[in-house]
Amino acid sequence: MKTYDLVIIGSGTAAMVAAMRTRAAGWQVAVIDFRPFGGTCALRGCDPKKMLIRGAVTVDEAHRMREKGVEGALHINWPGLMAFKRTFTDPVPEKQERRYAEKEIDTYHGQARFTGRNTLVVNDTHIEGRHILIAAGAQPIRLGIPGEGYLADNEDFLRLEQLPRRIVLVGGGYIAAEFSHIAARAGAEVTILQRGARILKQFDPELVGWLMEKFLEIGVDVRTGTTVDAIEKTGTGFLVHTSAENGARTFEADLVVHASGRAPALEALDLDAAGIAHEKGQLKLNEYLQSVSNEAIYAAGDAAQMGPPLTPVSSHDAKVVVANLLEGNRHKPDYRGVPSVAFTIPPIAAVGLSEDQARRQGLKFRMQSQKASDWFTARQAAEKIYGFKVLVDDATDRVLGGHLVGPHADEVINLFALAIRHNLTAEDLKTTMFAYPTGASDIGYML
Ligand SMILES: Cc1cc2nc3c(=O)[nH]c(=O)nc-3n(C[C@H](O)[C@H](O)[C@H](O)COP(=O)(O)OP(=O)(O)OC[C@H]3O[C@@H](n4cnc5c(N)ncnc54)[C@H](O)[C@@H]3O)c2cc1C
Ligand SMILES: NC(=O)c1ccc[n+]([C@@H]2O[C@H](COP(=O)([O-])OP(=O)(O)OC[C@H]3O[C@@H](n4cnc5c(N)ncnc54)[C@H](O)[C@@H]3O)[C@@H](O)[C@H]2O)c1
Repeated sequence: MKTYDLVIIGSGTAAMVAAMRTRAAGWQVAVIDFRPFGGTCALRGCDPKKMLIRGAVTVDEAHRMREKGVEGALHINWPGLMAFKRTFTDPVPEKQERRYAEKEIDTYHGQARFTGRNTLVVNDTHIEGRHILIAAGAQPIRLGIPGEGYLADNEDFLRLEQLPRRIVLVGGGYIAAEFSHIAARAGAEVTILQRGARILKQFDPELVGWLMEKFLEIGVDVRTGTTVDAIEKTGTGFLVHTSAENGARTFEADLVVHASGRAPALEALDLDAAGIAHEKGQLKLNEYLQSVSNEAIYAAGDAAQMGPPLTPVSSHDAKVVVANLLEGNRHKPDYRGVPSVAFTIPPIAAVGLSEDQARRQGLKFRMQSQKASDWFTARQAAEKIYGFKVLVDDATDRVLGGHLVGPHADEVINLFALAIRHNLTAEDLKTTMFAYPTGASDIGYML
């Protein structure tokens, strides 16, 4: 049996960071994945999605500038946009494997399954790790409804060669918001079926309310308070059966997409064989991202779900785990000021505390919030949706939370993240000179 200092399950963001850093310290390292190497973000998530959004943004921009000096209708050629996406995604697995090979990190292809406290089997090969890092990511949650198997997932959507005419998204979070904007701008009829009272519940409700105008404008049919009970296959497509307060309803679709949340991908691992404690589909970890019941085991990223399931968090977790492996358990993850963006058109963004969280914590703060459609940033982009909510602590003048919707929200949110993570005050931000006219040059007026 081959023995390593560190065996990593998964080949995504967390895995790459952990593998490179431990190898640089002279450790013998192995990385395992049953899918092509690269992980969710690069192959099935953030990056391919952003390539498709670029096409949708271009069409949206041309649409907004109509009768403002820009003429002619643009449209998306779906196979062409997909080919553009593949120029990024196709080379990823080979590039990653080459990087691992160059560093003499061993790679294994197959499902990893524990056979003992620090041993695994991949296909028929048994390997041992002085330490093992679970960086197995997340997978769509099971809905437990009839016809669930007909659901397409994010991977299926992001590699569609033809765009179906009628698309139903089950759930109303990040994936539904982003995929609906892509598909609607590419010409599909899109319906979002969300069980909760509103969509994008990770973002400020008022700002989401302003953004809803855009869903309406591009023809996305958003049904809140609607639970999907079953999916039925017909000769030509699918029937999506739902229930809501005002009764049952059926939606016809050519494609039904899972957008109902993701949970750690732990089922295939046989955690019990290694004595790794878990509860309700979550690993039980201590503050050092180590298993509470097996000290050889650590976890990071979406598999750990100690912080929000986002790429920068996976990378941060991996750095924390490596520091603990190399220096002993001294480092804890720090999730203050993790920014998050839903890449709708325009985007919506958040960092730090929401208004509700700040109130529940009993903090004394001042808040500025405004729909700012008449500000220059909105007008030069011919975009009506622009607004913000910023929370500043009364006692310290520190920024507690930043919430933005509209042009440049996805970039400007990073300045609020910088302020929160490094304890900058509102005065610090106000007295910074930002280039004009940019999204950032509005910050002084938001505080
Ligand atoms: C559609 C979509 C869009 C997203 N967009 C964004 C975004 O814009 N910004 C952002 O910050 N985050 C985004 N995310 C979230 C982000 O992709 C994840 O948080 C991040 O990729 C998680 O990285 P990870 O290293 O923890 O796991 P992953 O990158 O998921 O890697 C885990 C790997 O482990 C493998 N694996 C699982 N089980 C086993 C096993 N038993 N044996 C061997 N291998 C196994 C899997 O095949 C997978 O490749 C998005 C997610 C999705 C689904
Ligand atoms: N831009 C980004 O950062 C980005 C983009 C996409 C995905 N992601 C990550 O991927 C994860 C998964 O995304 P997601 O959009 O699937 O999940 P999500 O958690 O953002 O949203 C899921 C939504 O589906 C609803 N829902 C659950 N079951 C339902 C049902 N049976 N019927 C109707 N609605 C139902 C929930 O109430 C929830 O609002 C996110 O948590 C996020 O961390 C991030």
